[in-house]
Amino acid sequence: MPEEPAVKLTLDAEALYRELVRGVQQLGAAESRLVGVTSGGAWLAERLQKDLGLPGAAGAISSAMHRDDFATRGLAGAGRQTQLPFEVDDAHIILLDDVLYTGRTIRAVLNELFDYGRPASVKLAVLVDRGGRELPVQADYAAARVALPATQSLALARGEDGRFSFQVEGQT
Ligand SMILES: O=c1cc[nH]c(=O)[nH]1
Repeated sequence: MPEEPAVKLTLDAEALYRELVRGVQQLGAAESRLVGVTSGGAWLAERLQKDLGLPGAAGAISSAMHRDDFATRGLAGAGRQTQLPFEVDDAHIILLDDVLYTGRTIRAVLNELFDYGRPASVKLAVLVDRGGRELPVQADYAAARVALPATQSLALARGEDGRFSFQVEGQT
């Protein structure tokens, strides 16, 4: 039997970022606070804050304290901690993440966010929705939707020049 050709995934992160800029504007960025999930989402929020000319700094939020595997994993590889340089109570929040997959990270960061206050609303915008949800979480905006096998991992990388690319690892 002939071998199946390997599926080559080409995702242009910079092109998707430009789509995301439009999507986030449509979600009401001008009236909202941007909060990025560490680390890829925090890079997106930082850059969007600048590119959209929004005043102040974007927030960063970590899932580490509320992960459902905290008991086994602890703070290992937790990376940047939560920093929300504004009042969360009554704020309209747009959460940013690079890749939406099982929904577990979003569940965890929502718990983290509510430790800081009671926002008026929370929306979710992502660069890539890769399917595979294990919880009832959906993005309000996704610049791309792709189906990836569970053996593959996808994450955003940021170069020294600030440009984005995707890191795809694992078998196709
Ligand atoms: O809570 C979480 C978040 C991400 N991934 C997990 O397995 N659990």
